[in-house]
Amino acid sequence: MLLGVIADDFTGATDIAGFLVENGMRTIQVNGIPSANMQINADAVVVSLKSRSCPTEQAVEQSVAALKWLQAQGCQQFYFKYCSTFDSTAKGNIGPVTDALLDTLGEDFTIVCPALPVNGRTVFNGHLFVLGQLLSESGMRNHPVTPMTNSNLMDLMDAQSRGQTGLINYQSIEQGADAVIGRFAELKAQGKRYAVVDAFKAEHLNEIGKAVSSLKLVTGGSGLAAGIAKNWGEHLQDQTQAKQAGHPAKAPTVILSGSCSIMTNKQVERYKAKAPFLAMDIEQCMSSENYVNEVFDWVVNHLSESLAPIVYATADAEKLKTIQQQHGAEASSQAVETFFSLLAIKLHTYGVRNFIVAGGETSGVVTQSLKVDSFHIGPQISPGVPWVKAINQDLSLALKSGNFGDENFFTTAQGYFS
Ligand SMILES: Nc1ncnc2c1ncn2[C@@H]1O[C@H](COP(=O)(O)OP(=O)(O)O)[C@@H](O)[C@H]1O
Ligand SMILES: O=C(O)[C@@H](O)C(=O)COP(=O)(O)O
Repeated sequence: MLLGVIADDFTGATDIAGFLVENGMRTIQVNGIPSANMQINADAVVVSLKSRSCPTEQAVEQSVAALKWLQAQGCQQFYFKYCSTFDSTAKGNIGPVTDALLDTLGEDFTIVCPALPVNGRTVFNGHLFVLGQLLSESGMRNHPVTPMTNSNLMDLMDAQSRGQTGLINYQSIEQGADAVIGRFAELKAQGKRYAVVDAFKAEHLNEIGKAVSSLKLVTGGSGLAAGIAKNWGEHLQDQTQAKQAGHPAKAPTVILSGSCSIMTNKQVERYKAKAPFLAMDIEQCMSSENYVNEVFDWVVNHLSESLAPIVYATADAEKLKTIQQQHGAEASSQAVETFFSLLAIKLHTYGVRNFIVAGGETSGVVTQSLKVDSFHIGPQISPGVPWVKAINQDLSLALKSGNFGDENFFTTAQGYFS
C-alpha cells in the first residue's frame, strides 16, 4: 500500500478517492476504521470519518486511530483530507488533527493545501477563494456549523494549531518542485510547522505533488491528489484496473436529494423538467408515520421509467428559512434525514441497486443506513463525484457534495450504467 488518506467527512472521502482513481491509483474507501481484518489489494485506502465538526478530542482520537490502522496496512505516505473551503472553527478540527497526526508520525512539518482549481477553489498569496470570491465573502460565511469569516489561511491555521504557519507563494511554486523543497527548508529553519501553498491551476498542484514526496504527512483538499498520484506513477502496477471495480451496472435507480445548496437547487429544477419527481412534504414527514410508505409506493411506481425518479427535500434559502422558523432547524433536518434513511432501507430491500444522493450529511445517513462498510471507486461523474460500488454487497452510490456537479448532474450520472 502506498498512500493512506484520512478524510473528515463522507462526500469529501469519495471526492479524493475519485481523483486518486482518475490518476491511476487503485483505491478503496472504508467507512470508519474497519474492525475486522480486511485484505486490501489497492494502491491507496481512504478512511472516511465524520470528524469535521464533532468535538475536537473525538476528531483527534478518531484520526489518530485511522492513522495507526493505515500504518498497519503498510501505507508509506499519509494525507489528511479536509474541505476545499477549509470548513473549521477557531478551535478546529483541522489544526488539532494535523498536530496529532504529525506527533504520531514523529514529524515536525507539513503543508496546507485546500486548493481545488477545477471546482473554483484557489489559493493566492495564502488567501482562499471560492469561484473568484474570497472565502469570507462566499456563501461559506453563512455556513450553519463552520462559518468562514476569514480567508487568510495562515491566520486560520495559526488560530487553531500549536505551531506557526508560513507561506509558499505562487512565484516559488512556479519555479518548480526543487524551489518548493528549498522553501520547506527555509520555513523549517524559521521555526514554522506548516506551509500554506498557493495553487490556482493544475500545474501548481503537480509541482507541489512532486515537492511533497519526502513529507510523511500532507494535508489539504482533494486537488493535490492528482499531483500526488502522478508522483507515485512508476510504482503503480495496472492503471487500467483503477476504475473498473467501481463501475455501476444498469439496475433500478433512485435519486434522493437532501442538499439545499444553490447548485443542488439548480440541478433539481433542471431534472424535474424531464423525469418523475416528488417534493417531500415536510409537514407530513414530521407528523405522519405512514408518509414514508406513501413515498416508497410512488417511487416503486416510477422505477421503470427511462430516467430515475427523484425524491427531494431540497429547498431554496427562503423556503428553508420558513420551514426552520416553523419547525426548528434541528428538528426539521433530523426529520428529513430520518425519512431518507427509512426510505433508502425500504427501497434497497425492494431491489433498488443504484442510489444517487445529494448532500454531505444526507449521503452519510443513506450510506450508513444501507450498511455499506467499504467501496470500490468508479468513474467520476463530475470533478469530485465518482460512482462508488459497495464491496460487501450489490449496490452502487453516487454521493454528491452539495456544491459539486453541473446542472445536468443527475442525468449525466445515469449515463455510466453498463
Ligand atoms: N426542506 C428542508 N427542511 C429542513 N431541513 C432540510 C430540508 N432539506 C434538507 N434539509 C437538511 O439540510 C441538511 C443539508 O445538509 P447536507 O446533506 O450535508 O447538504 P450539503 O452538502 O448541501 O451541505 C440536511 O441535514 C438535511 O436533512
Ligand atoms: O473538499 C470539498 O469541497 C469536498 O470534498 C467536501 O468536503 C464537501 O463537503 P460537503 O459540502 O459538506 O459535502
